[in-house]
Amino acid sequence: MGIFKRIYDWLLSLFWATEMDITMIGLQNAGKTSLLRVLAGGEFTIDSIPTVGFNMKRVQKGHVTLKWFIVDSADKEALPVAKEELHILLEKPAMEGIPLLVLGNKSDLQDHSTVDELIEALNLKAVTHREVSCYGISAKEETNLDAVLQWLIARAQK
Ligand SMILES: Nc1nc2c(ncn2[C@@H]2O[C@H](COP(=O)(O)OP(=O)(O)OP(=O)(O)O)[C@@H](O)[C@H]2O)c(=O)[nH]1
Ligand SMILES: [Mg+2]
Repeated sequence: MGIFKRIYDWLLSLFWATEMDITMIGLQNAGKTSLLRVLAGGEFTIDSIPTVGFNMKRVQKGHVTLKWFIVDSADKEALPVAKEELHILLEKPAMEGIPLLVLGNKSDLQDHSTVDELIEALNLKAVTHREVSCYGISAKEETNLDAVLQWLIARAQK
């Protein structure tokens, strides 16, 4: 087993062993179910069934509250809607000061937005009074998921 795979597996086990309260939010088709499935050790599947009713996924594992907001970085038409939804969400009193991780999923697709383009399209520079990070990932290729796990674990242990 390669060193990177070993570090990733170690981060995964640390992630599942760490208590944290994460809310995963994203528009339809962004890849929430796929990402959760991959993090839970399952296989990526191309034709996953849309999750009806629950567009908010709550992985409740303790007391630290974090948010991750997932967007399909290859679906540029959806970005204005994602931006609206995100900023509506951030205005809620319950969201005050809570660290936010924005994930541009599907970075394996040709036409995906870069992180800089996502920051621009989602107007992340306007977000103040909280920590915001934005990563490009692919649930399919398992790209950059180690960075996601590190971000979550680091904040959960504060
Ligand atoms: N190419 C590519 N496709 C992906 C990736 N992640 C998810 N998909 C595909 O995108 C589609 C939607 O993924 P889901 O995980 O069902 O998305 P969701 O956010 O759970 O969607 P809803 O439950 O309908 O809100 C599926 O066909 C996935 O196979 C990725 O990283 N790359
Ligand atoms: Mg789903």
